[in-house]
Amino acid sequence: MEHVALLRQAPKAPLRRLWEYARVHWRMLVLGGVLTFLGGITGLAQPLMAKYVIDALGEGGSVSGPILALLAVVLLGAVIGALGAFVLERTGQSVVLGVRRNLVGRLVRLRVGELDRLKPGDLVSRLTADTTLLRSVATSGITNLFTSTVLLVGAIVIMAFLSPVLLLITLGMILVVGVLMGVILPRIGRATQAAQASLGEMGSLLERIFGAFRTVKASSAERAEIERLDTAAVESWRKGVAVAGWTALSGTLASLTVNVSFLVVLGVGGGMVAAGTMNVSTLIAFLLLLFYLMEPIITLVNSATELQTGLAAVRRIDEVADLDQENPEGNRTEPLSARPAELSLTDVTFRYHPDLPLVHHGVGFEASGAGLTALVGPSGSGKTTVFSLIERFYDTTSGSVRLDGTDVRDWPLEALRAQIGYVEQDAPVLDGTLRANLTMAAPHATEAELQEVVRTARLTDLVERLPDGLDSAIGHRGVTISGGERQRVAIARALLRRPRLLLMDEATSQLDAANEGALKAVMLEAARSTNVIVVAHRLSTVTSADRIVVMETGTVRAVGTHAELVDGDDLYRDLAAGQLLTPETPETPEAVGTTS
Ligand SMILES: Nc1ncnc2c1ncn2[C@@H]1O[C@H](COP(=O)(O)OP(=O)(O)OP(=O)(O)O)[C@@H](O)[C@H]1O
Repeated sequence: MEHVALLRQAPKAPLRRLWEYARVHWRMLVLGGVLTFLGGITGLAQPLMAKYVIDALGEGGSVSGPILALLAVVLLGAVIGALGAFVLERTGQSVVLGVRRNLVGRLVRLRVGELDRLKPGDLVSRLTADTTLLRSVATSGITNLFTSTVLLVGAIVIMAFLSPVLLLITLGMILVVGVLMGVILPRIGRATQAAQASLGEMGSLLERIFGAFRTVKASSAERAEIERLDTAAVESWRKGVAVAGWTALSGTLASLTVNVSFLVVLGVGGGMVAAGTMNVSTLIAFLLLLFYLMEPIITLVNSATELQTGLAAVRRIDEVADLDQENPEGNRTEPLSARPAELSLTDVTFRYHPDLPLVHHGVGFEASGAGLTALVGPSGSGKTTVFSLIERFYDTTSGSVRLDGTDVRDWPLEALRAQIGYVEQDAPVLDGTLRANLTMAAPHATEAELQEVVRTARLTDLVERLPDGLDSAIGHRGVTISGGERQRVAIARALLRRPRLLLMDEATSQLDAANEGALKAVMLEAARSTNVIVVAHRLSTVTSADRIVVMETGTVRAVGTHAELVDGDDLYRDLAAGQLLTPETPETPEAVGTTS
């Protein structure tokens, strides 16, 4: 079974962490515990009240008074018990809510690099399935553990007064339970964690399938994918059965131990009574106490077992807490300017992960003020990575990326990204309305600004065609829009941010001539007033650029205009001859496969 390698370091004291989650609600926990306890006490009072009723019957007196009193106690007990259960359950839900809020904040603020190596489906299961496991453990589990321990200690103290010898025997038996539980509980914890990991794996597998649903179907890969899912489901079942086995064993051991202690105490105590070293009444009291102990011990064992489930969940939740988060702070405090941004990269080296080779080997170029800069180069030369470094999705390994002369690491992250509009290569749209898709980067944009970007990004036709205009749903549950439209929605979204630097990763797939012309017009229009950098895959884009940066295997090979580079750079000449995008360039077969 493949598991997600999430752990950066061993999680710290999950029990303490569980208590931290629950501690915030300690007042409600105490209230719930006390109410449940009182509900139980009224249960004890009922036999006594029944005795009074029967006595009153025997004496020929009126039974209505005692019966009414009994009814009142029964009702009171039921109400208090129900209230206690509700308070504990509500507190459990509150604990889960607190943990989920915390987790959501962490998940959404994860560094991009962390998400590269994780499986989103597994992360989702941590937020949904694992947090659910905490519900009862963090409340009734903790209160039961507490009350049973108090009862156990109380009984032991009384036993010590009655007979130290019999107490030693009892403690010996409790020790045996303790040791056995010490062996069993970690196994329950591990099995639960593995079962939850298998659930996470199922989530990841489903996400993988849904992410490439058409490809899976077109490849007739359903059967193989179902088998993978089934393997994960069976693994989860296997671990669940193991938990059931260990839990049954621990419950049986607990009651068996109390029963065996009862027999041993009876034997030894009986001997002591026969020898005259103990009163019969002391022995009877001791045995009664032993029976009384049965319940707290079993509850204690059950709670400890249940706790293992919660701790397994805490470990999985904590693994997310240990992941790298983005740090929104920065040192830059100067007011922001409205001018087009000044961008410079100096000697940038970068690798995606310490175990991977360098992607950039000293990239450097400048692009300042309004205008169009095109990044070109063979596929894999590191063009998109340049954008990722400017947006600070990743930090450089060495060298610097500066915006307005300030290293991007010194910018407060939100302020940095507020300067930039970013259009990704596959320009994803989010599930929701077209309006929500456009305004997500600029929630305070006015209707007039919205209409303006719709016009600029040549989206007017699309808006008119959609059933509810801007308020039509697009994405998964709405209208599916074409690749070219997606690209223009992404551009409109980026423009609405009024960026001082616009980063555009051109789609590598062919757009039709009308779409391509529309995109180019939008780009040139934007370049008149802002700094636009585009990863260019089309000749029409580069010929319009003020500056072209030619990249090759993680370095900048040449910088210049189209005319200069056609004259002076072999690679650029080849790329241009191949129209940059290769599939339609039969006349330059050598370029095929080197560009994307
Ligand atoms: N998230 C990532 N983790 C690890 N390696 C990556 C990651 N993204 C890109 N790479 C690698 O970094 C190198 C540069 O990728 P990049 O996407 O920057 O190239 P590109 O020039 O934009 O290519 P293309 O023109 O095909 O889009 C490639 O070898 C790629 O496999």
